[in-house]
Amino acid sequence: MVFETLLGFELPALAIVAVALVVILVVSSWASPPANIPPFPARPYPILGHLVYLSKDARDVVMNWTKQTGEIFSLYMGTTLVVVLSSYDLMKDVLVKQANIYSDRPILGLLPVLPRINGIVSTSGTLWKENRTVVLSILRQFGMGKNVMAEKIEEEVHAYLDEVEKMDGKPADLKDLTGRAVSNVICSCVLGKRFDYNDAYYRKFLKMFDDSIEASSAATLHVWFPQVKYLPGDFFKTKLLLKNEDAFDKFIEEMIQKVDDEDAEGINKNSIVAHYLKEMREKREKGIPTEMSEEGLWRVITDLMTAGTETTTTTIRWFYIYMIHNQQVQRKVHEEIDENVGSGRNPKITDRPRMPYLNAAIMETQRIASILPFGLFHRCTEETTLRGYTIPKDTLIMPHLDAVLLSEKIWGDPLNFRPERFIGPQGNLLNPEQLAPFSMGRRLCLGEALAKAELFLFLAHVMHRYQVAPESPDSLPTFDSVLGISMAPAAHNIRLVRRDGAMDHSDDHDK
Ligand code: HEM
Repeated sequence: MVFETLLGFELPALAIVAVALVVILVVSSWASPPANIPPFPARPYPILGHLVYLSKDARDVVMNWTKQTGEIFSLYMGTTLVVVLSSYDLMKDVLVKQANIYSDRPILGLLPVLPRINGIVSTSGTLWKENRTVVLSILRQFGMGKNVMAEKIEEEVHAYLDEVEKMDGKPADLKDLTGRAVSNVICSCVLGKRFDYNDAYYRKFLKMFDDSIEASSAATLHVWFPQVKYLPGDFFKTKLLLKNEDAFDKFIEEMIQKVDDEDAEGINKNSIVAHYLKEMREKREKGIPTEMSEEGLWRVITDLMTAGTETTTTTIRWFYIYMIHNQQVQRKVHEEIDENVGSGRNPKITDRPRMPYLNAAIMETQRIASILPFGLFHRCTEETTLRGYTIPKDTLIMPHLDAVLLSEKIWGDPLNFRPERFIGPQGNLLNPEQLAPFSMGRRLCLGEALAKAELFLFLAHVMHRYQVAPESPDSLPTFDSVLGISMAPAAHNIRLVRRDGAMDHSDDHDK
């Protein structure tokens, strides 16, 4: 591989490589930008472009640029041109109305050298379409009739509550426990089974998953400067990333094999793995052209784990923080649950339409926390014009979701936590289309329905049974965030304190 070959270089040769890279970067950054592209909000620096401005408080910086420059502007991330979409109308025009040219993903950083990128998140074209369609249709089947999806989530919620109960109202950081529960829901959908939280195999899996995410975060420089992969040593974590990807893939392969073997006895028929393999084999047998493959399935699974675990966990954690800071909202949520569920049974997915206020509080958390402030990048597949500007082919498109979810024009008081904004005059739930934490268009989050069901069931159960309280009355959690896959709350402790009269779920799991 390229990396190993480079390791064998003598120092002068390395110096030549390094100098050559710098020269290439300088020359490419001096080339004048394409004509008539959207304006820059600030002058780009050589080589680093606008990354210099974004190294600190990127979220505030981009929001200020939106206020100064308007709904569309250009940035250079390193030497890569990115066009930022900073209003709801523009995002809709681009991602929905012109979806045919704005729905591909860019191939950034290390993606070209990764062994497999044939899943969903980073794929484009017919392979993306086929994988997405298959997984969506499986998830839809899970959500219909008997609602297998809700059953899987409820099973997990009970295991989660059993662990919370053991904490006995004492302060704890719920990050790991919530993450374990949420990723178990994905395991349950993907593999057809959940794991005990102490299962050694599951712990190993989570550890590898965390290592893989950590290595990707450590290797972010590759996104804008893929050239660093040619440098010797592993200062930019290239080799670590590839090693972890490889190990994780092997692990997933083993897991699939296990599920496939067990499924011969029909054990895991309600799993994405079983459905995917069945569909793939049927297509092959019938001679229907397909790009589905066993290896593609590994990547689909990794994509679902990556996209579905931290996002939902982070939203649940923000909800707890907002409940602590907004006691009157918490009181109303409790009242609504008491009225509609009472103390004689557990909440159910069918309670969802009867609980507009809890739904509104969840929606308001998704809006104000705006956990993916910059969305995911899209790629423009042909030269086109937008708002009178030229958008060159292959330009990266950044849906600036913060500009929608925190827009003064749309929400009036975007920085206030006010679930009432989603409650209509008759007490009904309003569903404004501008509430777009899952983005929009053809790349709309594939896990939206699953995430919404999870958020409702986890939070309805927790709120049914507990009061969300700070570690101590004078130590409220802050709104500080850390950037991982999403904007997650900084480490903090809270207490989940048993409400008077709340029923004991552990004795009554299937009521
Ligand atoms: C609160 C939780 C979640 C939020 C806020 C969220 C948000 C998003 C956003 C903003 C995108 C990018 C859409 C675009 O490119 O324009 C996305 C993509 C995606 N999400 Fe989610 N997501 C959540 C949960 C989930 C879950 C639970 C799953 C797994 C089942 C999931 C799977 C995916 C996948 C596979 C994609 C890529 C779709 C594609 O490229 O076609 N997400 N999500």
